[in-house]
Amino acid sequence: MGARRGQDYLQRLNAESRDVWIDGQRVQGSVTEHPAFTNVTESMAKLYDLQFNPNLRDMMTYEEEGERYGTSFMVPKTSADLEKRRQMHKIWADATCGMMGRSPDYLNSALMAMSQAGDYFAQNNPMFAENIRAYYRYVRQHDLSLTHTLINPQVNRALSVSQQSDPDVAAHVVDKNKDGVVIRGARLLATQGPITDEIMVFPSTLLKGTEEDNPYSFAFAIPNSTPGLRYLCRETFDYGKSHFDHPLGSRFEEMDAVVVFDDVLVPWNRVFLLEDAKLCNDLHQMTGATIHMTYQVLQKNIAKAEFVLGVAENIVDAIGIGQFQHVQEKVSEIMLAVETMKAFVRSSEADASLNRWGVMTPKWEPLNAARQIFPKLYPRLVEILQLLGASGLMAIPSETDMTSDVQADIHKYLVSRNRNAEDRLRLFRLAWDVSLSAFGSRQVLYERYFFGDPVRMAGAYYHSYNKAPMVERVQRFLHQDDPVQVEVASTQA
Ligand SMILES: Cc1cc2nc3c(=O)[nH]c(=O)nc-3n(C[C@H](O)[C@H](O)[C@H](O)COP(=O)(O)OP(=O)(O)OC[C@H]3O[C@@H](n4cnc5c(N)ncnc54)[C@H](O)[C@@H]3O)c2cc1C
Ligand SMILES: O=C(O)Cc1ccc(O)c(O)c1
Repeated sequence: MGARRGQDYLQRLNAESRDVWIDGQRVQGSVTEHPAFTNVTESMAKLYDLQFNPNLRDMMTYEEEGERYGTSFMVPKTSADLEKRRQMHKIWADATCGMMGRSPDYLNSALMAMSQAGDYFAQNNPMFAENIRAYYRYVRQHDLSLTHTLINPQVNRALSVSQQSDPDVAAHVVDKNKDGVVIRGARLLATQGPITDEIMVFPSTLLKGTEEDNPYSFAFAIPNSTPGLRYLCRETFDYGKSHFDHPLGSRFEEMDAVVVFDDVLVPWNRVFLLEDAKLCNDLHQMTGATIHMTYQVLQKNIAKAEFVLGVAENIVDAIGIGQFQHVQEKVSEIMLAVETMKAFVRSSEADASLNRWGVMTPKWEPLNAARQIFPKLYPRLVEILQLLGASGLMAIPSETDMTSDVQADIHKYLVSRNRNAEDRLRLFRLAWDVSLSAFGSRQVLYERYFFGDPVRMAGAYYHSYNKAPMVERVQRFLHQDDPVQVEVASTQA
């Protein structure tokens, strides 16, 4: 089949039942018809449709052996391939204002990278190499959407997963039989879980296990319709309001869900790593998956920061605050975030090379730096919107007020310098949805945490960064009579 249309995505969701719980009830019928999911599934469908837009088709898809597939499955072999992947990521990210981190290309990128690293999985079991390759081909062939879950429940972080008082809480292996592996316990968190086709239950990219954690160490993927697999959703932040009232939440509300495995049977052909904490620890890094995911993440970051910049400058224009220096400085901060992200991408591409699996791979160091910085930048961008919008962010009656008995008040008092009341309301409701609504607050939490705890990410960054040349350079400076000579020599080297 190859690249699919939105209609195909929706039909597949409609055809498969899944165990999704929200607000005390199991979703009956298709998730596409539940108010928490209708709008976001429509948005996902629109992303798939972009693959058939005549102006974008060459960018969004590629051809292999007579079939057209989504570009996020394309194994990049050249810099041009990488550029094509980058453009595809940006098109999807722009389509969602950067507000859907889990557009399908995020996890497709991880799977693409892993599929080329069969030997890594073979170290655990020769069969696992073919399993990951076959899974990649299957997901690509049907253009499936994936979610993933990597983190054990937050019961007691002072203890490792195997030391928890109830060893049955975190997802773990309880049986292995001729049909597969049986998993019991829970994981968090699966963004988009209820509205994707399959779930990858993979090791953390960051948290390292020991041999005792082997029963909790695995990589596998199963359909979301698998018996015993259950999603426990938070409340939805799509409140069923119009696009006017809730411009982002009514379109891009990605659900987050706890995942429960109630003795779920994972068939052997879907197991990629099993009970080997060491191989699990290094999986994402050694296969290049983290790099290709981060490459996607940066396009989302650019799209998101550009969108916030547009919102900020519209506010500046609407209420006439552009002449104030501190306002210029604040908007400039957003511009710097955009340019910083772009520069990291450019730098990663300039130094791209084939990795050990023959995949053209952007340079990791700039991408890693970018993923350390953005969780700090994004909350500030949102703060800037609050500081610029001020009370205007609360002077936002709803769409229905515009046609109610108080419509005269609204059309008189809620105009801005160069906008009528309706246009001002549209703008400020958007700024509210980025910076203050439940949807907007979740975006901030998402950026802070989705790639892992920033504190431990910083620790890993500290340890992995090659600081030795700088330390030695200072040592030389301290012990030379004529440090200028040393500098010239080190520059030439
Ligand atoms: C909106 C959102 C979407 C997400 N989507 C997904 C998803 O799709 N798939 C997925 O797998 N995960 C997802 N996550 C989970 C994400 O990976 C985790 O939030 C992240 O890894 C941090 O883990 P935690 O939330 O369990 O925090 P914890 O590890 O419990 O940390 C809580 C606090 O304790 C501190 N702390 C805990 N342990 C230590 C330690 N050893 N040393 C120092 N400080 C420590 C942390 O710094 C932090 O301040 C999502 C998270 C969010 C917020
Ligand atoms: O690996 C971890 O520890 C955290 C992590 C990484 C990538 C993700 O997409 C994610 O949701 C969570």
